[in-house]
Amino acid sequence: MRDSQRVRGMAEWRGPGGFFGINSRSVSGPLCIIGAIVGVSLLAGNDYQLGLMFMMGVYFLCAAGMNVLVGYAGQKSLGQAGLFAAGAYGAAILSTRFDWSPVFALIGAAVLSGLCGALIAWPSLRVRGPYLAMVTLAFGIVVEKLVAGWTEVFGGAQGIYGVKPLTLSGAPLSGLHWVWLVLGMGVITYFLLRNLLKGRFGRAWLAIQADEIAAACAGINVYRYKVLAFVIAGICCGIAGALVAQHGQYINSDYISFNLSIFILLLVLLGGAGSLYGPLIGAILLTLIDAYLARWPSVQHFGYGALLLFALYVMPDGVAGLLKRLNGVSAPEAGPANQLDASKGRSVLARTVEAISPGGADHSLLEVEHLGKSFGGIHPVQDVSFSLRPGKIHALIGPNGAGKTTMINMLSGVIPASAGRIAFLGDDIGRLSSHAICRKGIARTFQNLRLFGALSVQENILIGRHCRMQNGFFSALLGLPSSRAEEHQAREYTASVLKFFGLTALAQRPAGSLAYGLQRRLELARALATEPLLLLLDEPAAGLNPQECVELGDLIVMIAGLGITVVMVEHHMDLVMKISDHVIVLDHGSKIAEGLPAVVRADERVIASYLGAPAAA
Ligand SMILES: Nc1ncnc2c1ncn2[C@@H]1O[C@H](COP(=O)(O)OP(=O)(O)OP(=O)(O)O)[C@@H](O)[C@H]1O
Repeated sequence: MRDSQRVRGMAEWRGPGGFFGINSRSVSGPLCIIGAIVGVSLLAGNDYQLGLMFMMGVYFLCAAGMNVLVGYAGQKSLGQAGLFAAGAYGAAILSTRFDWSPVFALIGAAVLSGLCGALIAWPSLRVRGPYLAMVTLAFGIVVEKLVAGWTEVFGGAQGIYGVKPLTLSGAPLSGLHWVWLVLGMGVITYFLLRNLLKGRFGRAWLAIQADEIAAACAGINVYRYKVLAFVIAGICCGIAGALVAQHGQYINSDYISFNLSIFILLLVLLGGAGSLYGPLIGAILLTLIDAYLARWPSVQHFGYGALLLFALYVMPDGVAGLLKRLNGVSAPEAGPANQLDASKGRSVLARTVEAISPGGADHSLLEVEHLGKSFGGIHPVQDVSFSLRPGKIHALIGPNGAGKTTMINMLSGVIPASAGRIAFLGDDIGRLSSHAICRKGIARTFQNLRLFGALSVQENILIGRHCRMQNGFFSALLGLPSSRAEEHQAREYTASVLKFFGLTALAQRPAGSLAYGLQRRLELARALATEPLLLLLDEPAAGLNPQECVELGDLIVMIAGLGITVVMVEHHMDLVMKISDHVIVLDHGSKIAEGLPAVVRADERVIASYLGAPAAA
């Protein structure tokens, strides 16, 4: 998916609307399409045309679920035929062997395929990109072989006959009823997913797609969200499969093939991955193309392969992206960045910090005891201990390769320590993951910027609010008032942070399009939006010009003035000596000195290993 499209997709949010998050502007497009399909279905003259419309609805369900997984969460999946099969065979077996009613068989099939989704999500913790695609592909192939070869259970090529269809007043649904049923399910699916994708869940998936480490450090439970995306894709594909089995009252292994996985992927990519309309466009277009190409089975799969390549190379935004471009939708104009304006956002930020900051200045906020890290035979940090006083600016300095970033990575949970203990407010956080550490109140920035470059400035900061938002999955899915109120509050808080950092005029710009100095500022803003008690800054002045360095120093002092403790890894000694209250010096992984800046500057070991002797007058 192209960056600009994602940004625009997220920027479409228009504030609190009507019941269940539905407002007139947001429903007009889908309602037009639904009205057109209802109209056509009423005019449809024969079973073939009704069958085509039924398949459009079925493919839309598949595509809508896969869009969450592929378009938003960015997980490469090629196992969707397996999920479809889980639903189809689940419904078939439950209704024929266990005599379940069609409705319960449909629900059972959805649960089963959701579980299969969770199963294939498991490897996504360890493998990414093409490797994940291989794992999901293997799942699809295993299911394909299973349903074809285990004839006692799945019937092989003969299939399973007598699948109970859904009924109306005791009679099986007519062709028109099936169309209206899938249409109704499609509409419900669209609005439920829309609620989810427009709020913190959608942002979390986009953040994971952009950068998993940055997402975790912004408080997102990456694994949980990946599993959720796979389960949603599984349920949607499973319901689609179950409907096909119930509609035809039959399912066999011919349905379940690698081609089906590619076809479902194509629905998303051609329609427009990461777009709310994309799956609908993909379903309509590809059902018609599929029906047309069915006359020439020998070129059918060739046609899909060619379309897939076309979608990937020529139209990466899909048809939805193309339509938006033709409509002239572009990124909004932005004014210049403002100077930092503490008066604007300070009251909100300070109040929050006071509310969550326990203890007084005498307490130690963080205790590091005999901390060590080994990468095989390399020991970047060895037996380091120090403690941090709240509300102070602490600098962590030392020569290249001294272990400073490794220390920050351990404090923020990016890598586990090999030895020692980290206590934050008295709790051992050494075994916690990054998102849990962020939730506890430790935020960080990165030596090499890790912004979500395709998302807007505002969305980047909203992602920082993620860990302070409480609304659950079902409340977000249903667009309940509590969830919408919380989203509204998050946006208000974000507006305060934007003002504090002088970024209001740039709120809708893609983060990646900002000047380098502003990107550094934005990363700091995102970290501050998590309401940290401790802020870890890894070389915040790297790449800044002298004027920006001065501004950064003022900003850090301002942040510390809010009561937030700062640890700053930095090579700019002027900045360190000017604003730090306490300096810790590492060399070859060991602490060689700590204390007040003036004391450290005069320390002979520090002079010898890092600072060097001052030039003679
Ligand atoms: N994942 C890793 N595997 C192996 N060695 C690593 C790994 N990460 C860091 N190191 C090594 O650990 C040592 C310390 O690296 P680290 O990045 O912490 O240093 P630093 O003090 O931050 O340096 P700089 O100021 O240049 O950023 C280096 O020798 C580095 O090569």
